[in-house]
Amino acid sequence: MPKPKTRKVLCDCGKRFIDSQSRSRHIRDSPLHQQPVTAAADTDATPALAGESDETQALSTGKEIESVGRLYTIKAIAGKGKGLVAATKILKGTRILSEVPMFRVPRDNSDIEALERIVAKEVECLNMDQQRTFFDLTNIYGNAHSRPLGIARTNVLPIGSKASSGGLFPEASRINHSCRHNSQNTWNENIGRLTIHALRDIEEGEEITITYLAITSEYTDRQRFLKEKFKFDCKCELCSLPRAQQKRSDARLREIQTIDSSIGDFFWGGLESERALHLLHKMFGLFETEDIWDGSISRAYKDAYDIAIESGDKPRARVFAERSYDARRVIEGDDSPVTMKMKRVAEGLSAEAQGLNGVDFENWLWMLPS
Ligand SMILES: C[S@@+](CC[C@H](N)C(=O)[O-])C[C@H]1O[C@@H](n2cnc3c(N)ncnc32)[C@H](O)[C@@H]1O
Repeated sequence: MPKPKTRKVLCDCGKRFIDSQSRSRHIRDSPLHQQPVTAAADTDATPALAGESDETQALSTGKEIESVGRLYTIKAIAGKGKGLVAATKILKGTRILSEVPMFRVPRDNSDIEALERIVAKEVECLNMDQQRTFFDLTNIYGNAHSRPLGIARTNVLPIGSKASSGGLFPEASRINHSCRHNSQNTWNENIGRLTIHALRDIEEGEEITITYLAITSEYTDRQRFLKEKFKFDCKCELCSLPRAQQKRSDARLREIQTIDSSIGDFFWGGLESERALHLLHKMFGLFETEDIWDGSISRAYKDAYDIAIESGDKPRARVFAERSYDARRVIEGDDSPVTMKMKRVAEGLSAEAQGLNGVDFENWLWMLPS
C-alpha cells in the first residue's frame, strides 16, 4: 500500500486542498469564486464614466461610450443590455482595462441590513459623476432591496486574493458573459486594480466577454446556473451549437473534470507520475478542442510542475513552471503576484538542455512513446 503523500493542491485564492477534486468542488461552490451578476439593462441611458481607469478614461458620445485608449467601446448589444466591444484588433495577452473600484463591499451577505447601510454610506461618498455611473449600472434585484444595494449586489466583482470583498467598477462591471469568453478578470493586489486581459486575439467589432461561471460545466448546468444567478438564457457560441456538437462538447467538458479530479490521486500515491502526465497531456488536447484558454491552462501546468517536483524530476519541473508562468502572464500580466511567484519558481530551477525539439521534446516532456 503506497504511503499517502502530504503535498496539498493550492487554489488561486490561497486555500489548500488534499486533492484536485476538493479544489474543483471548492471553486464550483465557494462564493469566493463567484463572478459578477446583472439584469437586463436599459439601453438608452448615457452614463458618465469614472475617470479612474487609465487606459480607458471615457468620453460620452450619445448612446455609445468611447474609450480614449480606443481598445473598446461601451455600447448597447442586442439582448444583453450594454457591453464592451473591441474598437480595434486586440492581441492575446493585452491588458484591455485596469480599474480601481468606485468602492468595495464585503462579499458576506449574511447580514443584509448591515450591507445595505455600508452600500448607502459608500454611495453617499461618491462624487456626482461617480454617482451617475453607479446608478446607471443594472439591478437584477428589482424591489427586493434598496436600489443601491441591488446595483451593488448585481455588479460586484471579486477583489483580493481571498476575494472576501468585492468592488463596483464603472466599466468592468459592464462586461457580459460568454461560456467561451475571450477575456479574463483578475484582481491584481500589486497594483490595487482589477485587470481584464485578452485570452486570445480579439477582432475589431467582437464583443469582449468574461465568464460568470466558476468552472465550465455542461450545457444544462451552465444554463441553469446563469438563469438562476444572472437571470438570462445564454446564447453564446458554445450554447448555440447544434445538438450533436453540444453533446460532444459536454463529453469533453466531463472528461476535463474527470481528469482534473484524478490528478489529485497522484499526491495520495494512487497514480503513477507517468500516468498523471499522460492524463494532463490529454487534458491539454481537450482544452484546445474546446477552445479554452483561461486560468485552467496555467493551473494544469502548475499541476504538472507539482507532479514533477514530487517525483524529483527537476528538468520537467522547470519546463512546466515556465509554461505555467507564460500562461499566467497572458491572463494577469507580469505585475500580478501569482505571475511573479511562478516566475521566481521557474527561475529557481536550472534549465537543462534536452537536445530535443518539436514533437520529440513534447514526447519527452509528457513521457509519451516516441
Ligand atoms: C454585470 S452585467 C453586464 C453588463 C450589463 N449588460 C449592462 O448593461 O450593464 C450582467 C448582466 O448582463 C446581462 N448579460 C450578461 N451576459 C449576457 C449574455 N451572454 N446574454 C444575455 N444577457 C447577458 C444579463 O442581464 C446579466 O445579468
